[in-house]
Amino acid sequence: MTISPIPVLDDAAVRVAVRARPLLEKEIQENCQECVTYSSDRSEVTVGKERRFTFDHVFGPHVGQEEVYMACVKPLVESCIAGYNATVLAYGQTGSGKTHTMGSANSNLLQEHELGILPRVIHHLYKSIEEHKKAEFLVKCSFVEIHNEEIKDLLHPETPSKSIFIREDANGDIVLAGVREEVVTSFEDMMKLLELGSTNRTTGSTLMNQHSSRSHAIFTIIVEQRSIEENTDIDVITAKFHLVDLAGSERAKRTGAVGLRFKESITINSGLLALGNVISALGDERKRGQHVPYRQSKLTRLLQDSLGGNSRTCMIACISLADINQEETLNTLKYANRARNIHNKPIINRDSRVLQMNQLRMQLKSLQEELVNMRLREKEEACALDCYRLKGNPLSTDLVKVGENNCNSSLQDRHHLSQDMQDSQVISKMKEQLGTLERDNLIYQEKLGEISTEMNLLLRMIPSWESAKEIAETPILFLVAMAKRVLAGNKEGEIDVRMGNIETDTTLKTTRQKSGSIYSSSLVNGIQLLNEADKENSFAGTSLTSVNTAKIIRHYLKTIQGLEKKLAIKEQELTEKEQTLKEVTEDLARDERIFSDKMKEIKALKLLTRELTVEKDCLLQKVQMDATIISDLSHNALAKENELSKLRASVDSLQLQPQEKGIVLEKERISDCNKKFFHQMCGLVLPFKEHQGSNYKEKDDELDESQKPPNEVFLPKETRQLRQRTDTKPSTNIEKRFQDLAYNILKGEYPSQKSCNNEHGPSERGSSFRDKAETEVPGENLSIFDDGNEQIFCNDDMKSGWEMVTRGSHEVSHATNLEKLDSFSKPNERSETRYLHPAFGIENSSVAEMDKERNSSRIMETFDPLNPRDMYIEKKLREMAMIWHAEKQAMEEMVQAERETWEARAMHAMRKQEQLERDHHALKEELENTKSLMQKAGLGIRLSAHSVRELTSGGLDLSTSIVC
Ligand SMILES: Nc1ncnc2c1ncn2[C@@H]1O[C@H](COP(=O)(O)OP(=O)(O)OP(=O)(O)O)[C@@H](O)[C@H]1O
Repeated sequence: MTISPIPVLDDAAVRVAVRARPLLEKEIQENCQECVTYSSDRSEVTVGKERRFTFDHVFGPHVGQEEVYMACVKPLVESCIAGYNATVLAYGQTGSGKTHTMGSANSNLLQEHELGILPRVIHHLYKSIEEHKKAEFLVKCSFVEIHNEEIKDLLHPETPSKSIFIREDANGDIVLAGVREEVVTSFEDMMKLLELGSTNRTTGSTLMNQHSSRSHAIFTIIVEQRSIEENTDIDVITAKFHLVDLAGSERAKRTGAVGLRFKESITINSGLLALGNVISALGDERKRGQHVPYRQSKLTRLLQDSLGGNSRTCMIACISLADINQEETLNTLKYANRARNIHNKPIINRDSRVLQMNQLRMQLKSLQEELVNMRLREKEEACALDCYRLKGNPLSTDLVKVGENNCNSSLQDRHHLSQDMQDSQVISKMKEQLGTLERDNLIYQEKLGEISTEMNLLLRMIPSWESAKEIAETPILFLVAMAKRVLAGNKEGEIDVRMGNIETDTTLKTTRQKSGSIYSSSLVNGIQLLNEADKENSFAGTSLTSVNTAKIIRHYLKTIQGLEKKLAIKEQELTEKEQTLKEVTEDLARDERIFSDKMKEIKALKLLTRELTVEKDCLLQKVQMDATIISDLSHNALAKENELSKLRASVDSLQLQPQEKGIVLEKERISDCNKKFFHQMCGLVLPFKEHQGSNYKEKDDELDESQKPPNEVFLPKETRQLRQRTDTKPSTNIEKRFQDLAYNILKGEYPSQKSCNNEHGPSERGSSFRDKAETEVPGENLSIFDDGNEQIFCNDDMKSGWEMVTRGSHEVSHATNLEKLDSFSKPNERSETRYLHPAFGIENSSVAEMDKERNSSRIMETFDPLNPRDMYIEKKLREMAMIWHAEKQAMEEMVQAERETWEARAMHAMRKQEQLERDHHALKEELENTKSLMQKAGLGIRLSAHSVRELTSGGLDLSTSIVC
């Protein structure tokens, strides 16, 4: 097989590149400055001003993905095709661009130039395979992550972490048992797997990186190639390519990691610390040859080949330029610098068994060729001797001697030849034995493969075991059957585990001993044969060829011995594996116990969940009922409140009525009564006076109700007519006299004889006024009498009986006639217009009005008590006054009765109000109680939900049971 030209690489050393990412938006906003500089030849990097480091490559912030790939990774892909293991490691602080560089995140949305190393490796690999015509390739891949010191199969996340182990295979290579490798035939398929794994990877958000990888991710591509050319000396080459995106080193203080993140942070840093220790142990000259702590963490154990082992490795140290990250950048560079001193031992990974077979085959071939040549030579010599004897040629004795010698030697050669023939028989026997050994070896390898597959099967079966018995029995049955098949070569046919055809340990051991004896007996036989051949040789005198043959055979036997030793080692391994299996079985038994305990717990929890669900349902029903009750209650409360407010309003109005409304009513009644009486009086007067038409417009009647001022009592039409008549100076004063009389009666003053006899001049009171003060208004025929309380205006007419009396202070003006006086009598703002009705002691505006009316047209007239008409009038007036008094009394009683009714009603209303308020209060309390009940119910539900959540968060999926 022709091997691809191996790329020029310094095979041994780990190559280290540094990649700086540009400042991020956030860092620019925080005014961060760049603290890293690079040399022009891209081999040196300086942090701050003094710390300078040299690396294989230094990539600045503007270097693209393509360039990084071409410089660091492309040679590794090519060497992988050539059969070397390869590793690319991205290391650096969190957020420094490892995932970006490796391309181990989902790259669906990226443009071509943004693609990281992984997609480029896959693309390059398939392109190379397509171009490679002389071999057929089998490409497999796996994707795992190490998260919290547990290995997870990202392509098969259902695989439990506990079933994944890191092991060393027969060749000393590190393998991941339990991780399923997917056979991939195209670039697209592998990209799909990469995306699937990336999606399943554990990421999280920290203060330093929104999409921070919280695990070490290892994508492994396994390339197996088998030559399809004839006459080749190599059959199978296998190479592994690890692409590792390490989790970022971080300080919890800066990333703000708490809780789970903090735990992650600790395991990430401890993994990286272990890696640092391995790098130190390998890179430090003084520590060379000392123990390398690969087993300190799963990460270092898995990368054992990549660091100091059989691999070509490149580490890409990712750094940030920002000065706030200077310390971390410095640490990364120190770390990376140490890695430069690591020297690996890469070799092409050929299949050792195939190699040995090839060597043996070649040696056999040369032996066979030698044998055939010898036979030919022997034949030729025999022919020559026969010819000589037959011809009887008289040769010299010397010649005869030579001939005899030749003949002897020929005989010897024949003897040797026969010896060789015997040897070749031995060789063929050995060959057979070797073939048997090889077959056995192959079977053994296959069985080992089967064991690991069956182990995986067994491990995958674990979750479906339900009882301790199953856990205890099934693996044993499985393992016994497996061991039998492996050790006995399964020649007796398959053993049906389920039928219970189990052999005991002793049978097993015997079988193993038997199988072991196959090898040892064949070896013993071979050595015996060889010894016998040696003896025979020593008797007959050895020829050079036979000695060589014997040596070769010894060599073979040694080789076989070596193989035997390897087999013994394998047996040892098998024993170890059995031991491990035993341990696993024990573990399983323990797990079963735990499992059954957990099942019990789950059952209990299920029960609890059911109870809780029932309780929850009850609570929900109760809450619903409560809600209905509450809504009813609130409706009721609303209605009651409305009712209450209405009642309150009516009570308010009721409260007003007895005091104010009642009074208003009384006023109106009294006013009406007065009016009625006055009208009657006027009615008495009217027949004596002829109606003379009216200059007065009946304005009050023409006015709208709205235009009339409130509480104003208007004089009735008759009064106005009366006034009209007085204004036009009535021909007789009798009617005025009646008016006065009526007025006095109204006021409770009955006309006395004294006042009746006062025929001329002002009244007695008027004269007393006049005694006090008399003022002549100059230029006017008007006098004003004022005693401080009352003013009396007099003109000439007054001397003949006219008199004006007003109360309070009035504007004084010149007046020449009654009209003017009338205007004077109108009260100004300061005037007192309130009059008290003597009968009730209450304000009576109608009386005041009448008083005004009377004042404005007061006519003093001589009353003649002897005049029968006057007497009649007097009598009538008295009768009317009597009636009026009776009416007034009746009305007073009525008013009193009404007042009592009003008071009773008010009391009733008050009681009703109190009752309503009590109801209202009770309703409110009820409402509050219901609300608190509702709150409790709500709390109960929340509590139930919470407890259910707690139960489910205890690692048990009870959702199904809840749904049930
Ligand atoms: N060379 C670069 N050019 C442009 N942007 C980059 C570069 N390197 C990283 N970034 C950006 O920096 C941010 C952080 O990068 P990334 O997630 O790859 O960091 P990380 O080292 O993998 O972090 P963690 O260890 O937390 O997973 C991302 O937004 C990424 O796009």
